[in-house]
Amino acid sequence: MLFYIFLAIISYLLYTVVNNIISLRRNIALVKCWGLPYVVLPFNEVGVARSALVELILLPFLKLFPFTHKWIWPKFMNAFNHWTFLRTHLGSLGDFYATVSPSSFHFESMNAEINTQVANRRAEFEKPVEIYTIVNVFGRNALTSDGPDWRRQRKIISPGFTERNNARVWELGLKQGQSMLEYWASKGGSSIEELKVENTASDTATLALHIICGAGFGIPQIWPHEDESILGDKKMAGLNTKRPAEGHKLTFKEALVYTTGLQIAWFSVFPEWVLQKSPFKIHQKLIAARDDCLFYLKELIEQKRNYRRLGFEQDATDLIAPLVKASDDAERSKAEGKGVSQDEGLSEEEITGNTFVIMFAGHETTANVLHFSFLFLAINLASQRHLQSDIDEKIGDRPASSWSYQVDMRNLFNSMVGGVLHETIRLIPPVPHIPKINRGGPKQVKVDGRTISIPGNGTFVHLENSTLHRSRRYYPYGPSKITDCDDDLDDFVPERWLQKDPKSGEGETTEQQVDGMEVASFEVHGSLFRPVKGAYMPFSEGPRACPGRRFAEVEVTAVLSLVFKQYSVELDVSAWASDEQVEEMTLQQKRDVYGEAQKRAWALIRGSQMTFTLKMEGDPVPVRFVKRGKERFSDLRL
Ligand code: HEM
Repeated sequence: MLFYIFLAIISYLLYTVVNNIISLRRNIALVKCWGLPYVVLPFNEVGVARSALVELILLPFLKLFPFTHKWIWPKFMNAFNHWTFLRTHLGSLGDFYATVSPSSFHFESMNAEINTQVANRRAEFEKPVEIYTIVNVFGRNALTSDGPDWRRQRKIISPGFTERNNARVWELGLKQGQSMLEYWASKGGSSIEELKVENTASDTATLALHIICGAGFGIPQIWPHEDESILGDKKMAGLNTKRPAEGHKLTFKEALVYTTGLQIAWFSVFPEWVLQKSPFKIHQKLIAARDDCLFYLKELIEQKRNYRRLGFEQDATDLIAPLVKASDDAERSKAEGKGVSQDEGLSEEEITGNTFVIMFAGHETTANVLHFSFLFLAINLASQRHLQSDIDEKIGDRPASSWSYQVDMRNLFNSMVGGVLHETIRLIPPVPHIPKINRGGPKQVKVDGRTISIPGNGTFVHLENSTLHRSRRYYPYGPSKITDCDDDLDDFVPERWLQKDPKSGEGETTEQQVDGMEVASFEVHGSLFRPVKGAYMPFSEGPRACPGRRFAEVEVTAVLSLVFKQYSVELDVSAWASDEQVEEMTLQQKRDVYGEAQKRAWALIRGSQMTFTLKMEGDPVPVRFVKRGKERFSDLRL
């Protein structure tokens, strides 16, 4: 009997191996005939369970054996291999290629021409919504939908992203930036002259959350050192107070932070009823946070609805007013028997879902950009000085209360401030790859004057930003000043954005819509370098481009300008030398110690990982913000 079982198993294994070899050979022949460079993988890694198996077991296991380090295919099994290996694939394969396994293809592009075609042919290259279901915790939304469902939702959320709202973001960015500085000054060991900040990431996250709450939802938020009385008649129990609303464990902010954290992933591991019954604290806390968050979101939406009914139009400048209006209008049409087209209205669940997704998509991304900008500027002191001199030139001695959105935002954005913003996003795009899927047959795209086919039948198409943004083909570069590389595309060089190349880019932006969105005043007659279409994709492009792009750009410009008008940032070197020792140091000793801190900071930045966005996990990089003129390392000329 045992013999027959053994025989059956061997026959099955043999059959599988032979079958896989035949399928693999067929797929390789296809990919050759489509004209694609390719890499062969032994199996396909799509799917949560398979990816986990590959990432957590197979790849670490292979690493134990040095002879596997030369193998090519394991490098391509890592889901974020473009961030892990940066430009390696550009050198070996060119700027597009396919991976082939016995059962599937993947297509990867770092080519601007292909990116533009893929991003703009929405019906052919769909969004693989199945990998986003985790973001449906509060209801379906624009980010996780496709087809007519997505179009209806996008049409409703887009009108909120206006120049009026951008102006509000500007105002709040300046205010919140100042509050963050005051918060740092209020902490033990700091003074208004010198702010010691252990982990800027957590505070830029708070700042971004406050701005999206204020400008997006009309709920002002306060920092721990601020008193609730400054909220005046905008104080709302639990929504912006330090204590939760009656009957709830968490405040809105606490519940949001928890539900936008990694633990939300539990919802994709177990069905909700299992989590509800789970004896584990982490699951109970997650469910409680989700319930509290849902309660606050509903309360907020109800409040918007009441305001509208009372005719308070000023609230129409935020991002959820249009959602409530659309659903109210659709309800009214229905009640009046007029019938509602499929292009109108949102269900209650979609209103909470979209409200949450605006918060989710709009807060961590921008927080990361600010966090990395601070670190890069602390590493590159020469660029920081250049940034400050540009801010001084544009602003003069005027206090922040007089900085205007219409004039100052445009001037600052088109200076080193915009350079720092773009360079940070180029190096660490919060969304390092944009996934699409080709569910139909092979699709033809043009590249460099020829036509190639992108495989179909459920092929994932990834637009790989972290490699694309380092391509010599699309970005101006010079020799690296910090490594022996003959280009500086892995370095932080914000000045590259100041050299406008008349041959490249789409030329000057006109007042017409871009990607279906209103053009912001600061983009018109912009003077920064504009990469060719499809070469700079942090916000994606085409109909599904990020609607919050200008929101984020205004926020980062306001906060960077406000902070660097008053302060300089330096790496904290106290791990290597005390303040007293630094004071006694020669120039060379200072340079050495700062060099150590720079090396550590680069290593930690390079260790950033993809959770929902690309960000630093683990040890932070401590920094000090010092009043301008009080820098300890300004004489280093770094
Ligand atoms: C630096 C900051 C940001 C970056 C890099 C960024 C990037 C992106 C990208 C790449 C997408 C497309 C994702 C895909 O199709 O797979 C996206 C979509 C989206 N973003 Fe942003 N985003 C940022 C800030 C914001 C802000 C501030 C908001 C809101 C206030 C926002 C709201 C959204 C929404 C609602 C979508 C879904 C749009 C749709 O699917 O139609 N984002 N974002």
